[in-house]
Amino acid sequence: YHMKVEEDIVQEILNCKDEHNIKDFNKFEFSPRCVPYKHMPCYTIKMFNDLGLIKHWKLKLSTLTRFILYVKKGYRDALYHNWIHAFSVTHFGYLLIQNLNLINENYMTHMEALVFLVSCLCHDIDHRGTNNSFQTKSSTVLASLYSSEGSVMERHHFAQTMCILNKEGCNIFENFNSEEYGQALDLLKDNILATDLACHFRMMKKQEEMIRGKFDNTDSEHKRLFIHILMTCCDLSDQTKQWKVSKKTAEEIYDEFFSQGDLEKSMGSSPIEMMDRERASIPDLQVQFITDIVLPLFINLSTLFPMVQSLVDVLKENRALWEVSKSIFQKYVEAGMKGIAILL
Ligand SMILES: Cc1nc2ccc(C(=O)NCC(C)C)cc2n2c(-c3cc(OC(C)(C)C)ccc3Cl)nnc12
Ligand SMILES: [Mg+2]
Ligand SMILES: [Zn+2]
Repeated sequence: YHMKVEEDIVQEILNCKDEHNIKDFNKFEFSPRCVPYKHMPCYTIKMFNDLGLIKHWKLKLSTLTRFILYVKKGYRDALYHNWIHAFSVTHFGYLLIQNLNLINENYMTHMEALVFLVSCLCHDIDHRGTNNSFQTKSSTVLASLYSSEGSVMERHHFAQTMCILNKEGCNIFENFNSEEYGQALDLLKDNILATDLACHFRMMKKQEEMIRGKFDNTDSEHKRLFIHILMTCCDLSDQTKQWKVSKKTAEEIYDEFFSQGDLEKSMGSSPIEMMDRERASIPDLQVQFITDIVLPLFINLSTLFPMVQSLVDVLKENRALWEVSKSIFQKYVEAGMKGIAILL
């Protein structure tokens, strides 16, 4: 028995064009976190539809709807790694394909575009709000399953996605021939595993070299590296939005990190500074993260697509604002009002 897609949900999806008068939905400035929570499934369908993927692959609306609703259900209400994060990552993937014209400029085939969007939607499914090193350190069930190969959480996110595809009435790749089907699953796995931070570090060097050279879209290695860059950009995309959005997201992330730190303390082990609410300075950590990880990535992308320069500029503005709050935090600490400074 599968989740019967209520006709009214399908109906709402069909006419969710601008019924909620959300304008600029397809602009880089738009923050997907402003979409009302209950409309996120129908705006997810809108993204697939706007990119011409429903038409091109003759996707059945009821299958796609059922799939999306099961994916939404597959996310836990973690402080950051929840369905809203998945929706916002997917929205940025939609913005990239549409605004950089990736399909028509032959940076992506229709197959790569469809699987890319599905990868964004599913890339953190069933996340528990704890990172890979926590799984291994605490010998969780997931660690026993996957720690020998690494990327513990990401392998679980992929496995969960496969479970949903195998549910009755949820297989959105049902019309693919066996060759396309195999290709889609290989791409899906590769894309989701690419969202492991450790994997990203390993690839940064090769990505730089590829971007510096000439991007060759007939070279499968170049294509893979390119899509990995896009996956990580989507995962970090909240940082390219206006200050109040990027600041709120960072605070959600540290809420989740500090909860993991509290959990580690209660288990008798001491958390790393980034996860220790007594020691971490969010402004310092954010300046470092934007400098070391977020900016290099978007600067790489901007060398291929000049339009991305405006996102690099926003990243630099947001980093400057963390610098400001850093100095304010510093003054309070120096004034011996650390307690109050933490409340800021
Ligand atoms: C605003 C923002 N600050 C962050 C600060 C620190 C870290 C962190 O894990 N530091 C560990 C050291 C070893 C580097 C992550 C942060 N972060 C992420 C994020 C990215 C992830 O992986 C990719 C996408 C591959 C980079 C995976 C998980 C997360 Cl939460 N998303 N937004 C953020
Ligand atoms: Mg992840
Ligand atoms: Zn994520």
